[in-house]
Amino acid sequence: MEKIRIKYLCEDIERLKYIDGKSDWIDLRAAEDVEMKAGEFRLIPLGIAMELPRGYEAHVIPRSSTYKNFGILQTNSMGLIDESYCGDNDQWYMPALAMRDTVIRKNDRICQFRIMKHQPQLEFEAVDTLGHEDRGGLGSTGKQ
Ligand SMILES: O=c1ccn([C@H]2C[C@H](O)[C@@H](COP(=O)(O)OP(=O)(O)OP(=O)(O)O)O2)c(=O)[nH]1
Repeated sequence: MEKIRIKYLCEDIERLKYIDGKSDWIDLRAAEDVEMKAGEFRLIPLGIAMELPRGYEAHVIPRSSTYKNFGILQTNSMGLIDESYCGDNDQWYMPALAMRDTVIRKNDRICQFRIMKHQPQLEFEAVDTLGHEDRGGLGSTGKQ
């Protein structure tokens, strides 16, 4: 079991819950009421700051139902929360683009996260040839 120290920046949003057995992604909630017009962009506050376990980062994605329920797209596709993003005011946000006029209420579950181990340190070595056959580009295996 890993322990995560969390600071709630909004008193009246529900506390994070790890629900064993269903999915290990943890839902995140809007920390305020947000009204958006079609085409509008907002950073929606999630009301939390965290100290991630050492050697981990967090990935934030929309819930599968987010678009159906709220008509918003997460503009960075997947949010990356760095381990160094751990100050008391390092609030997590969901960058969102409204595709229709919409209202998101405080406490609505709009996205979800999990933690992931950092990848190993990388070093890049330039070569003249990689020494492998070309696989072929995007879609080269056809449609069916
Ligand atoms: O969806 C997101 C993505 C990022 N962050 C926070 C945590 C992350 O650690 C910080 C910076 O993110 P990132 O490095 O991906 O953004 P950047 O555009 O490269 O900004 P920076 O110059 O701060 O690195 O912003 C969020 O709250 N939500």
